[in-house]
Amino acid sequence: MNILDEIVAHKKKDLEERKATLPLAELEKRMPPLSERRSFSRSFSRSLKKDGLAIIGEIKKASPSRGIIVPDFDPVDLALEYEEAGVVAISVLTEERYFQGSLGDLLMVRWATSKPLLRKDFLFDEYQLYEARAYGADAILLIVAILEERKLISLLEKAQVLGLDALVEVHSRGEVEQALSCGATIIGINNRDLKTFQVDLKTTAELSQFVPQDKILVSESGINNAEDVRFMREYGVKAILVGESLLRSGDIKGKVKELLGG
Ligand SMILES: O=C(O)c1ccccc1NCC(=O)[C@H](O)[C@H](O)COP(=O)(O)O
Repeated sequence: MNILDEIVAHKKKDLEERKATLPLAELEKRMPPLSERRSFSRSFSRSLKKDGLAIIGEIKKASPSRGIIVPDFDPVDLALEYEEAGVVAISVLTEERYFQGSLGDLLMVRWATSKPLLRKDFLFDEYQLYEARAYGADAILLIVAILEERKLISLLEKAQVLGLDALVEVHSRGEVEQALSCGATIIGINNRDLKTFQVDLKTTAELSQFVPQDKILVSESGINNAEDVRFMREYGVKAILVGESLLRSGDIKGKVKELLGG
């Protein structure tokens, strides 16, 4: 079993326990009003359309491929640093076992910042979208590799009903085609193969040609320096999702400036 299958299998088991502890009807009562979610400043998709290249800063303590990334992890401090650095949106890892994140982290970050927030996790069930809304997300990640076509369509529809934008993640031409045929408007090309952990920025170069210009193109993973960012600009990328290189820099504001070319 590859790591992606392992994570999803674990999440499926965990989700059944969550649903038993907090039934959907109870979870719904915790959801903030839709009017709040739809405010201009909290729109994930609008934030990505700003002039120039946008940076989504990621908050994650650890990852399966990289181990512990931030030993003295404080999601609120990181959110404030990201805000000061001028990122347009923040991605919060909420997966518990492999990334050491939580929905509690998402909620704390929600209280700390009014930036649009992406719930970064392995989502395959409507219940998880309700969780995302209840804990303050404005957008969710949907990974094509773990979703059948009908499921992707239904989750995209549910996200719209709940007022959540969806970043639809792909890693091959077939997945780009599937994302587009299911109605995705924000396409995230992940440079990391989630089954082998191999990172190759050329994935964005190869797949970007299949993403129509009216879609918002995001490149994710392995973006470490200004040269990487220049490379992304050549391929029509509108936003980059960056975690490790910002988190390990010790100076998020300085690193964002460096990535954007000084
Ligand atoms: O990063 C991993 O090890 C990983 C393993 C399995 C599934 C997903 C994984 N990572 C999620 C991501 O894609 C990254 O957190 C995100 O794109 C940021 O990447 P980076 O800038 O390289 O930290």
